[in-house]
Amino acid sequence: MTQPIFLVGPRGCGKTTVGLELARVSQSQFVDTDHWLQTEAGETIAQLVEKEGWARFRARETATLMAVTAPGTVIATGGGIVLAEQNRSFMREKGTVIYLCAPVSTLVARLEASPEEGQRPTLTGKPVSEEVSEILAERDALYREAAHHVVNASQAPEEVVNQIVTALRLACVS
Ligand SMILES: Nc1ncnc2c1ncn2[C@@H]1O[C@H](COP(=O)(O)OP(=O)(O)OP(=O)(O)O)[C@@H](O)[C@H]1O
Ligand SMILES: O=C(O)C1=C[C@@H](O)[C@@H](O)[C@H](O)C1
Ligand SMILES: [Mg+2]
Repeated sequence: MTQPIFLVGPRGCGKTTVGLELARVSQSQFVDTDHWLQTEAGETIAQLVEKEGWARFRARETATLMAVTAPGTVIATGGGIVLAEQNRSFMREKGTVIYLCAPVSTLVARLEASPEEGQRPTLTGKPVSEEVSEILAERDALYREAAHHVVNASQAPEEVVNQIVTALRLACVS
């Protein structure tokens, strides 16, 4: 793998979990934009948003995406990375973009089991099930627009990785 691989999708679709496993099996580097950004800032996303607001966070996120993009790297992005057209076209041009697609019920179950509130402050102020449904309705088309491949992220992480590896191999030979 030489081109970077960008994993996109909503909160809880498994970008971080699957990205780590994909990097392991493909012997690639792994970077998570949320983790990188929080480490650089020395604060959680919840703290940054509280202090600076979402617009400043989105600017930090774009700068992070540009900074971490490198050959041979699996990049787990934040759930809202596709909101900026600049980010969507950057990812499509620089590498291969994979949308980890899962139904609302799966996303809600995962987020309720592992809320990670520091990294996932509320986006709407609504209960998780309502928020996930609303946000996915707004963003599904953007994830699809950004993606070269869409995979079923409801399966176990190893299976999701297999789907990605197969999609990348097929793209190589076609
Ligand atoms: N394929 C999977 N099968 C079962 N559980 C999963 C799967 N993928 C992720 N999970 C679980 O769901 C939770 C959220 O996963 P993860 O943090 O990887 O999502 P994410 O897409 O990176 O979210 P965010 O956009 O907030 O960074 C974790 O507890 C993780 O263990
Ligand atoms: O879906 C979103 O907009 C977000 C998802 C997380 O990965 C973080 O990037 C942040 O909490 C915003
Ligand atoms: Mg993540």
